[in-house]
Amino acid sequence: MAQATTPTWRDISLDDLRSVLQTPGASDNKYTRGVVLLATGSQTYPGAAVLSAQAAGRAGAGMIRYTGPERVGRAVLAARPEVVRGLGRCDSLVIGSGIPDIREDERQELMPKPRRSAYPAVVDAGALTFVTPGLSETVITPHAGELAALFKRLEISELSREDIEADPAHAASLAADALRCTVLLKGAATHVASADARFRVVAPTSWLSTAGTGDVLAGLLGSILAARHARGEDANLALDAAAAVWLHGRAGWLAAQRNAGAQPPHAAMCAPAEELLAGPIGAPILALDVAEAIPTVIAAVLAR
Ligand SMILES: NC(=O)C1=CN([C@@H]2O[C@H](COP(=O)(O)OP(=O)(O)OC[C@H]3O[C@@H](n4cnc5c(N)ncnc54)[C@H](OP(=O)(O)O)[C@@H]3O)[C@@H](O)[C@H]2O)[C@@H](O)CC1
Ligand SMILES: Nc1ncnc2c1ncn2[C@@H]1O[C@H](COP(=O)(O)OP(=O)(O)O)[C@@H](O)[C@H]1O
Repeated sequence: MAQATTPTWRDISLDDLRSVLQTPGASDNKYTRGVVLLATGSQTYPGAAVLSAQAAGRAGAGMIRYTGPERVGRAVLAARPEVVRGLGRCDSLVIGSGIPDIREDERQELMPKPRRSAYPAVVDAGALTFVTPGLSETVITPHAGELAALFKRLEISELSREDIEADPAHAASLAADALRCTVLLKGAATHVASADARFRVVAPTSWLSTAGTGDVLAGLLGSILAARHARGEDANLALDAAAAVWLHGRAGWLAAQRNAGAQPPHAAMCAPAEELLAGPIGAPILALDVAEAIPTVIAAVLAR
């Protein structure tokens, strides 16, 4: 029997991005565009729910549902009145951002329903504590500290946070092989690994290293996964995850340029990361600035 070959690391191309980002047509409606269910935010971190909702909406979700504590739901609605409260038909689940302590009963309430229908899921932050090998249709989104904790809990490896940061490609591949799901390991270069694909996406700015940008990425990815699921296409989790990371990086770069008073043209947003890193430095950003820059970056990719 032929041995499966290990996929090689590659960049995501503009053609890849255009295949992920589809323009709505005359026959589309909110359901065909994809419904994202957010199980994010907690009494401790209500802001994470707002950030994931902002990002999912700005990335083009047809509809966003929110499930979580009453007070958090009110904060989400105050920021995004388009959001619908409660469970219902959905095409992707984003779970865990801003929930440091997901309880067993909460997990039971949330996970089974969407999972029975094989919706893709983004499993972030607190929800990483219930990841076990073999979760189907799942992208996990740890940073190095969270991946080290996951390795330790599941006795996969003794790699420390520092080891993972020193060789993220190895750590992401190891995690994808051991967990049999798609792994998005966050950092200045983010590594996406699955059984059959590897993507390395370099962030074009390090202003992204600010609280809440991971919550924005989770919502953005939820929106992309929901769109593909609603289109009835086979899942392509690694490609979608790499696309989300690319858009997130560019949105961070654009926000940093805007905050410095610049208005870069569309073409600049699609330049190689190394070129952008060598260009104007920009200015500090907040996570919400990143979410708000997403539509312009999508427009730049789709521009003909
Ligand atoms: N506005 C809101 O509502 C916001 C809500 N948020 C929510 O807060 C929750 C906690 O998230 P968190 O990642 O900050 O976990 P935290 O327990 O501090 O660290 C765990 C371990 O990881 C490490 N570590 C941390 N960051 C690292 C990195 N980038 N790369 C590598 N390592 C890193 C850290 O190591 P240490 O620095 O302590 O040595 C520690 O060992 C989460 O639910 C999130 O969604 C945030 O998104 C902020 C905005
Ligand atoms: N130095 C850096 N340069 C570029 N991007 C970074 C850097 N540090 C972190 N990031 C990005 O910022 C985001 C931080 O996410 P995360 O660690 O989950 O933070 P939070 O929990 O505060 O949202 C990730 O997308 C990560 O790839």
